[in-house]
Amino acid sequence: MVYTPSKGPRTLYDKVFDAHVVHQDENGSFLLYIDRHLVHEVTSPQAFEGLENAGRKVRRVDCTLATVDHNIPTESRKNFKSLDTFIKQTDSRLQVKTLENNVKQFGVPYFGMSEARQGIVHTIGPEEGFTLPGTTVVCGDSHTSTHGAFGSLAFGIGTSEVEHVLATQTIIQAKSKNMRITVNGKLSPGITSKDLILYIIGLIGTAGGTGCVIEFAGEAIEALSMEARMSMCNMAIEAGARAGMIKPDETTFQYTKGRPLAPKGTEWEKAVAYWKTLKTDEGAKFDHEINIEAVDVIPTITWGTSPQDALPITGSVPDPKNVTEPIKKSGMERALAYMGLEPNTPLKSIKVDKVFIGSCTNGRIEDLRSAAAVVRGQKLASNIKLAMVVPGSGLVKKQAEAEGLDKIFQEAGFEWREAGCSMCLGMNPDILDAYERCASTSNRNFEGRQGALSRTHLMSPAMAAAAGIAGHFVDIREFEYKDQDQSSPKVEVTSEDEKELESAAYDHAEPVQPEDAPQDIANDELKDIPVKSDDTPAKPSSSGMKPFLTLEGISAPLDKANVDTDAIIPKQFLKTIKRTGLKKGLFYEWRFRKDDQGKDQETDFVLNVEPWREAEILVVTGDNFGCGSSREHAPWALKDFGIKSIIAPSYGDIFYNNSFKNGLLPIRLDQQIIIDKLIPIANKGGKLCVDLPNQKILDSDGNVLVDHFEIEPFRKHCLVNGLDDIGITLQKEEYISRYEALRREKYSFLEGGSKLLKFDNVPKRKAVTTTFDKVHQDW
Ligand SMILES: CC(C)[C@H](C(=O)O)[C@@H](O)C(=O)O
Ligand code: SF4
Repeated sequence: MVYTPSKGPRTLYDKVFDAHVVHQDENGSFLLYIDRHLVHEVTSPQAFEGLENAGRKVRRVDCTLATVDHNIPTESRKNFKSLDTFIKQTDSRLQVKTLENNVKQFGVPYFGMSEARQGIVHTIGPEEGFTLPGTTVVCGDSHTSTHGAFGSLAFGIGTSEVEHVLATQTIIQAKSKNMRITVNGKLSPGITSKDLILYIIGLIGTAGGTGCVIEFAGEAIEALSMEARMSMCNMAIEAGARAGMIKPDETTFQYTKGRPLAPKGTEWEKAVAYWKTLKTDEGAKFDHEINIEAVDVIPTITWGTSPQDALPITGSVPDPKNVTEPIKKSGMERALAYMGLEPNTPLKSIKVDKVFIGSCTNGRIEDLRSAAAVVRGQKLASNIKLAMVVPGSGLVKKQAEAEGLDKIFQEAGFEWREAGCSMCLGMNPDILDAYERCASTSNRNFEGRQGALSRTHLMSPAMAAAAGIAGHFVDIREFEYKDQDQSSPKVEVTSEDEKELESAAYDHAEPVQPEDAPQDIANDELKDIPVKSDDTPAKPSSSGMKPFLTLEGISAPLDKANVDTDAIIPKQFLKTIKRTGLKKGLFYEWRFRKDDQGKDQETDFVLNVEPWREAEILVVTGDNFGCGSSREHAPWALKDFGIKSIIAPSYGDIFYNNSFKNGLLPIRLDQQIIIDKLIPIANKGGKLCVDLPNQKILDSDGNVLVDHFEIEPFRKHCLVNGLDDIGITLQKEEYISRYEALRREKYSFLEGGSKLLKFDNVPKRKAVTTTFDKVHQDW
């Protein structure tokens, strides 16, 4: 069906979305073209395996860029010789080597460990100019929302979708709702975008943006640097949003200009003219509008185990006694026990064990500069066991060293590391020990996030640095900088890379006027292309999906809200290159406790108890099940355990998507209906019957409990028929090729992509296809 974009005023999101529609199905789902696909080692092995098994290739290697970040040690690479000697953890090494093999086999441009430009996937995309305004950007990683800072539509996807994008360069999407958060006025001195985004999440909650793309707007947002905008959009996912976006402006263009993959010469002018049209039209309709006064934001930190547990630093740990709502109250009690905190303790008095400055939220040069300004001339407090600074990329590290920031940190007692995800999620050797408390600039404070039983408090780089110096949390506005006149360091750009970027700036061509700017690819131009019938039987899914019709099974109750995917399957289980074998890891921290010998002992968690051990349906009372990380390991683990359907009031977007790709049915149902009708049965371990074709839920006697649940028609169609998305999309091949031809003409500045990168170590394409098993043997 030909999609006709609205003729009326449109939002920034509407415009970028419309410009990428390749096809719209009768049932309302869209096929979107993907301009930029970032790949890392954790979420790609199974996707490449699927490609290989189906004999498919990567459709657009020029639109794809891979790197390693999650698993790699951050210790000095001075003695780096090979992955075999450098990465000691066997499963981490396997994932990294699997990626290396895949990029060679499929010819994907790759920044490996011996490349100076390697880094966290969300740092290198913008840094290289791979991320460009107005593009669609995806990655098997929830923090892909970072790239929305450029006015691109950027979101995290699961591994099945990674495979889909690799094979087709498109993704199947539903249109999200539009939300605008306007921040009026100016932020007060010392207040950063991290404080602002924590404040916002504290206000709207981790489910506040569910189903929406958030546009951040207003004076305070426009005044932010690109780095700060990236931190904001990075954490849009923590507000439950599909994506965060900020309209591109002069700040965006200045940041982008001259980057290795940014368009040059007349192409740059053509691009800028187009990018200038990417702003919300006057009168465009938002489904939700939120207004914030910048002056209300003060330094903000988290106290609990969800990013929404954010408070002003002047506050105290909350008291569950003041909460009446039962799910909220028990959640708060659990968080306090986990965090080892007493109600009403002033936040500033809480002592810290470790400090982590880094991650895709706050590992950029501006972040390191603000932390270094705090640390300059000071020493770590004696109670700090470890403080580490981990630059987001090799280039950030080089730049910081050129400015002498490494020295400032080291003199104060901080460790200066190599680029990577590091302690943000501890898939590498950088982890917290049990009960250690960390002042962290990362984005997630979930239980076990930085190590089993670890305690994470999120904050800005300056606040984390100050906590290291004081030994406890500090209000940065009261912090005494040693070198007052240097507290906001003036930075001379000296590094070779920055010079290289400057000199790469093109010679100016005649500017193109906005009216000459390329318009959206008109969908009329995609008319009259034959599409093979959608009913052609497609191949079974590469994830082995069987048709889902009716399911009668034991139901298990779960009385929790905001169950994140880190809790569903903790990080240590992500190091697999397979989709199976994850049963043990499901809700691991809740299902197991270590005994004195360090052996796992089962807890009395519901899924460890008869008859729920055999449960096939999980009935959840709280909102936002599966929020957080994009790990498809979450539905894989549920499936491995035997769960085939989940019933909850609401879900994290990516988890919801990922479930369908694996034949797992997530049903959204009103919370009161769940509590009144389903929970009494689940509490007894009774059976429920989910009838997907008729969209009903019955009890085991055939009585109808829910006579209608909602499900998008396309998803139902795929589940009921066990269809392979990729097969369905490839039936639209002619639409995709035609879109690509139009794109080459209208958005010619997007051509070339990652193929234009210069590598220190050029990946050589392998002549012979190697299977994973063969690769294993080679190692
Ligand atoms: C490993 C990856 C799936 C995950 C994500 O999607 O966010 C990770 O980056 C994280 O931060 O938890
Ligand atoms: S959130 Fe942490 S683990 Fe995830 S990509 Fe960013 S730095 Fe890496």
